[in-house]
Amino acid sequence: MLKITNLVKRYGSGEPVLKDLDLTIEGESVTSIIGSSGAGKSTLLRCINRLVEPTSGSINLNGTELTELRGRQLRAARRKIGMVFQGFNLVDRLTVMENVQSGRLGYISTWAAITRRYPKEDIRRAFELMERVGIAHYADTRADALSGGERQRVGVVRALMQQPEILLADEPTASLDPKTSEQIMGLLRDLAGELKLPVMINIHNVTEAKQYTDRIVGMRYGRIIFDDVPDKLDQEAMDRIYSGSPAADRADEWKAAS
Ligand SMILES: Nc1ncnc2c1ncn2[C@@H]1O[C@H](COP(=O)(O)OP(=O)(O)OP(=O)(O)O)[C@@H](O)[C@H]1O
Repeated sequence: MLKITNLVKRYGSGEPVLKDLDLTIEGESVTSIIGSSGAGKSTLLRCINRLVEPTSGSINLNGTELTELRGRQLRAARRKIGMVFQGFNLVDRLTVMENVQSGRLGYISTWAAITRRYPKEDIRRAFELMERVGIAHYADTRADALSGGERQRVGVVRALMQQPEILLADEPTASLDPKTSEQIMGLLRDLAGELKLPVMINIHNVTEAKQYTDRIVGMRYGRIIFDDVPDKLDQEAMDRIYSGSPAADRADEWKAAS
């Protein structure tokens, strides 16, 4: 279970971009995070894997308080958090297998990684996952020879090679055409069920969020203002999430405080 409590993130001395945020993610559900640009969706995801340092609050993953970890403990905890990126973040000149095995870095010795002597079990697991997502025949192909959808499948397998306890996806389909985008969303939904893995997806495409995820969390200016099943995301809720601008919210808060 991921339990976020009173999470605050402030970049420098500016206004907080996450304001006392509470969120619990359980089970093998797929949760989408929606909201206008600047609402704080990426910051939230990046606080969870500590790519961004939270200002205060608690982020607890299956009993481990992530905000308190440093050094080796932090690296170990990060392995439990799979991340899928909008731009795939593959190493173009490496093969699909090499990219996929980079998900095992931190588990295997540096020497084994440099010499590409992957443990047999890691190779077996890689092929199993690559078969599952339909890219096993590309194992020895350079990553830059693949299409966007195929590259994102590599990104998904690399994240799963970490044997994560949660999978975070930051706009995983934003660089893909509509059909491929739906395939990747379907894949993430199916894998969540098959691997009993909670998945959190930042996404701008509300239609896909409604179709492929179990729960929608709507953010507006650093706060969660909607959290329910997709059917409950009606026009009124959409207006609350997307109307106006962060600047208008700031002005409202200022008025309320004065
Ligand atoms: N490294 C940073 N330094 C300073 N401010 C930042 C930094 N990263 C993000 N911000 C600010 O934090 C706010 C939230 O940004 P964030 O990227 O989390 O929003 P988002 O909802 O993911 O937006 P988008 O949908 O456009 O990706 C924005 O005002 C942004 O300018």
